Amino acid sequence: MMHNATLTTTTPPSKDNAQLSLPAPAKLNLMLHIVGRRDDGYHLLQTLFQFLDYADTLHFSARDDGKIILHTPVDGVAHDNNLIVRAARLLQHNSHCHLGADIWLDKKLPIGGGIGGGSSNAATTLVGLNHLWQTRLSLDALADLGLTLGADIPVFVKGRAAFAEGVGEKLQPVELPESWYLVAVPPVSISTEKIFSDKGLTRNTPMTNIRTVLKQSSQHNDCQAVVEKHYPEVRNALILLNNYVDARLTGTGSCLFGGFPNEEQAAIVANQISEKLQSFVAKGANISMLHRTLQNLSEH
Ligand SMILES: C[C@](O)(CO)[C@H](O)COP(=O)(O)OP(=O)(O)OC[C@H]1O[C@@H](n2ccc(N)nc2=O)[C@H](O)[C@@H]1O
Ligand SMILES: Nc1ncnc2c1ncn2[C@@H]1O[C@H](COP(=O)(O)OP(=O)(O)OP(=O)(O)O)[C@@H](O)[C@H]1O
Repeated sequence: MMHNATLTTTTPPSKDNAQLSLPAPAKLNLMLHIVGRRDDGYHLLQTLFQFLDYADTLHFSARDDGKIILHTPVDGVAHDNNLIVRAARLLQHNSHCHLGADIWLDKKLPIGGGIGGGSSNAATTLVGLNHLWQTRLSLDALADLGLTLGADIPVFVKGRAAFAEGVGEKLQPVELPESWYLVAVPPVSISTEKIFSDKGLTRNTPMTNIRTVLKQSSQHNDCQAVVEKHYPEVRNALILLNNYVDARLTGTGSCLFGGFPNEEQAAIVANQISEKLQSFVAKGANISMLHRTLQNLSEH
């Protein structure tokens, strides 16, 4: 018994014995219109979010000493600036929780890719630690907290495909076809701020509504022209992909996507472009992997 107790207290925390592991999935912006600008410079959007079954994984264990420690560094991001750490501290502060956390990240989503990796990591941290710490905040409260860190975080917290307005936080859930997507990853990381501050960005697309958007057979992203102007890698990737599928930018890029009726057809194109362009194939999801995993946890 003594031996076991000693082992338990001296074994360093590791992701292999983490108390909770959860996915942080990617999103696509199936269309993105910029319809105006707020006084603080943030852009008013109309966008259709769908999740992908393609995800980072986060591992969490609670700590008694209140410290938040992310054991996996993200290239170019200081520990305390990482959205995972910032989200954990925000929840800790707002819920007056005395517990801390050890956190590990298995990174799969490209950074600066427009598929929301950082935002999704933050959302999974809010939802995951709320579960582990039993802080019992509602999803609405967690989404409001997330919005203070980034415009894309609420949709990941809520976990439902949605038509979004405002800066991306006014969400109406939608049921979309769950197509297979080929997602190309051009070899550039794009700063969202750089694209949103470009003078040439279209900012006056006429307002539409969810019914019109869902009826339209072709969609567009207002950020695409500016991204193509700054990044020849993205423009060339689009030209290549458009030989096979109607391809479009997600978010502020750099990733591009095209829809397919099944996995095989998407994989064939992925294979055909593989020497020129990195890509992955993933299924669209109206309920995010995070929320499907939580549902399974609560059932078992
Ligand atoms: C492009 C999208 O990914 C579409 O889903 C999002 O609008 C971006 O969301 P995000 O990465 O969470 O963005 P934030 O971290 O909140 O903001 C990054 C920068 O993008 C600009 N920004 C962001 C969202 C928005 N609706 N208008 C903006 O002008 C702001 O200059 C901000 O400084
Ligand atoms: N855990 C994290 N993972 C990735 N990036 C992070 C993380 N924490 C902070 N960041 C910062 O956030 C920036 C945006 O990263 P992210 O990969 O989410 O971009 P993105 O996919 O273009 O996001 P979005 O579509 O939400 O604009 C990165 O350049 C990085 O500096």
